[in-house]
Amino acid sequence: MIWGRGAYVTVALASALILFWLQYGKGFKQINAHTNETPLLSQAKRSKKRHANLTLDKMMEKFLQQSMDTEEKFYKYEEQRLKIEDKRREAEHARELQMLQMLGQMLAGISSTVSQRSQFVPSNPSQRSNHRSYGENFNYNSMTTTLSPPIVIERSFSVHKTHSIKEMENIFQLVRNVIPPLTAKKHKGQDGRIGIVGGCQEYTGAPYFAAISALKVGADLSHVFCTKDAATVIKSYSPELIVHPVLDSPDAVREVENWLPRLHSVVIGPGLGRDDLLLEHAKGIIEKSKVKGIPIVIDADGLWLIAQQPSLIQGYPRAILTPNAMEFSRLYEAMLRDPVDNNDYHGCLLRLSQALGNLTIVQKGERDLISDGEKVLVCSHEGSSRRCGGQGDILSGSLGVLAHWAFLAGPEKTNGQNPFLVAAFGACSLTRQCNNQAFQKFGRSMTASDMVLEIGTAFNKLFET
Ligand SMILES: NC(=O)C1=CN([C@@H]2O[C@H](COP(=O)(O)OP(=O)(O)OC[C@H]3O[C@@H](n4cnc5c(N)ncnc54)[C@H](OP(=O)(O)O)[C@@H]3O)[C@@H](O)[C@H]2O)[C@@H](O)CC1
Ligand SMILES: Nc1ncnc2c1ncn2[C@@H]1O[C@H](COP(=O)(O)OP(=O)(O)OP(=O)(O)O)[C@@H](O)[C@H]1O
Repeated sequence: MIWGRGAYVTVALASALILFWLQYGKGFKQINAHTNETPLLSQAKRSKKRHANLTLDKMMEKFLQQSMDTEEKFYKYEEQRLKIEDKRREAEHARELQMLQMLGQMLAGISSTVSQRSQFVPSNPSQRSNHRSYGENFNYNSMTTTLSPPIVIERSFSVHKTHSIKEMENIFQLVRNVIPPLTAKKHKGQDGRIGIVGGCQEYTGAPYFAAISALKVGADLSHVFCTKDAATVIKSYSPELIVHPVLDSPDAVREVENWLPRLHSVVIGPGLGRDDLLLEHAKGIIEKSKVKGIPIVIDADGLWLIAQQPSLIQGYPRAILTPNAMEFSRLYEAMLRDPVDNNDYHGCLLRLSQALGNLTIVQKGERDLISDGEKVLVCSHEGSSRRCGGQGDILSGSLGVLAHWAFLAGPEKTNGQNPFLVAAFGACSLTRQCNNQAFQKFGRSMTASDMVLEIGTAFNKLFET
């Protein structure tokens, strides 16, 4: 389509040029012939030549005008096309929401039957839900109200599979497939508007790293929703960020909710802290985001909140959790009432994801393990031995963008794979590549800010070559 439109402009301009040539080519020839006349005739001819030059100027003017008209027509056509496309997307979104509501009502009926049966799990595997929809078929309201306290949803399969180099390269290719092309036809915002919820008096770096990473990966706009006293500090780090000092205001949830229709994904937790009021507000924002069907990445103190109230996110298929080792064991113990088995990380990850309703989980560490309860992807892309604070924030901000892109691209672009798994693999590889590059330059003195500066080249190296 894009090439077609480019060709249309080129052909239009070329046609105008050919018309111009056919119409006025003779004039050029006459002018060239006149340059060989004798001096006696030259005066008379000079005025003729001036006349010819004037005509040439006019012709040029006319030609330029024609070109500008053609270009203007093209852009008008393009604008109309984009408007139609926007309307089509809106209609599609409305249809999707309607379906969600209908199916949600059905699920609410099923859920109430399940809770009446007190955690009944059918013994026949074929009776268990094995359907992956990455979020089309849920009413998030009904899920949060009916699934508390958490129900452990058992699955009939557990794939303990690591991946060969060829398979890793295939996943890289899937990441490349979901990256939107850069074209001159898009307007600001189309490649991603990401919201980061976090940032309080103690922690201003974490939301900054997440938000700036989102921009450097390729989002167009990055919003930070933080407390009042963190806002000026975060703004002073970067003029690129849009900072809302609302998180400790009594109206915090409504203030953020007003922005949600304009956001493509939210990252909840970097630098949020554990103040009760802020956690309560984060909870409200998660609930509102679920209603809107927005992909939610939950990290850091957002995971602390989830460990206290797993039902808040359980069963929401557009959520991605990014726990480090400590955060993972908190979640695992909260959901499975058992300590993590250090001899079976894959199994624990699968069980936790399944217990949470097949959410995507990125268990960060020496090797990042990524699972949706069915598959485990392993990202062991070379990083470094340097473990400075803020690397997880870079990961969650990058994932905010990639999750949006992958979700938009859908399973067709990811070869039927869960798009969130692909996005998570992309974000982990990218973070580790940044770590590797920055470490080569700075060694032990490397910090998260040095990694942020590597995002552009790391991204190109991994995904655009
Ligand atoms: N510049 C900034 O503003 C930054 C702000 N940040 C923000 O800080 C907030 C709190 O985050 P957090 O990670 O410190 O809290 P939490 O998970 O309770 O860890 C506490 C203790 O758990 C342990 N531990 C941690 N990781 C582990 C591991 N992999 N493997 C094993 N153990 C591990 C370790 O215990 P220790 O080893 O010290 O005994 C650690 O001290 C949060 O909002 C975050 O976003 C950060 O993003 C950094 C940059
Ligand atoms: N031992 C390791 N070796 C190589 N890479 C690692 C290692 N541990 C973590 N990483 C990389 O760093 C990323 C961040 O993981 P980390 O455990 O530092 O998160 P975090 O503690 O949440 O970070 P933050 O300091 O931002 O809170 C991981 O996704 C992974 O790519």
